[in-house]
Amino acid sequence: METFSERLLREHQDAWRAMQQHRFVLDIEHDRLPESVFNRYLVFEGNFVATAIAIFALGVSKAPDIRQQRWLIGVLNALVDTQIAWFERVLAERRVDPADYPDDLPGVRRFRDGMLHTAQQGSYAQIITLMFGAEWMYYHWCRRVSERSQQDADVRRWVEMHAEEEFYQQACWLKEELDRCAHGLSEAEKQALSALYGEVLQWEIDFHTAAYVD
Ligand SMILES: Cc1ncc(CO)c(N)n1
Repeated sequence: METFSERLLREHQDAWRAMQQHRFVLDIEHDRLPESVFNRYLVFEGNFVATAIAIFALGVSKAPDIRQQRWLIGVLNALVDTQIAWFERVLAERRVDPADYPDDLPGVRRFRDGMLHTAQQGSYAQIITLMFGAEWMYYHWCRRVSERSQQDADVRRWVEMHAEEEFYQQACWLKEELDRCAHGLSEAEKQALSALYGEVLQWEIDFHTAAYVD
């Protein structure tokens, strides 16, 4: 039988494909991503880590029991320690100062505000849908692209970080947790989560487009 997460993937195949074939993804796959685009992306992405911390913290506070809280706190720890430190080091080494970049481009703002406001106002199941939408998609393109080579060591590491077993396990946890959450929901609630999942994919597409100035 089709699981709920499989249903979401099926219902939003077009947006999924558009993201897996996004210009940003293909540029990394073919090792032709302009340095200026990656630097810009790193600034937007580094800012989003702070938002991701807030979203996962809201997940901790809305989680049904300690089992979920324990896992989500592990994710939070990795974001607060490892991820933040990685951005600080890489931005400094690349001499990228976030103050030199816009912080309110429509594509970046819509992604950030859409994710954050949903997490603030929404249910635990909505938060899991947001993070499943972001991570399952990200793992899949990074996994594919990691089969190729990237000359820039920071681009390479970025891809590897999201193709590694640890990130895969995190994405799988979200997928299984979403399926578990869906068990107790009505068809109308499931349709609302599916619509939210479709929005997340579209926000992601626009966020990645914002790395290009044209
Ligand atoms: C924009 C974006 N989407 C998804 C992920 C996966 O966590 C990420 N790091 N950044």
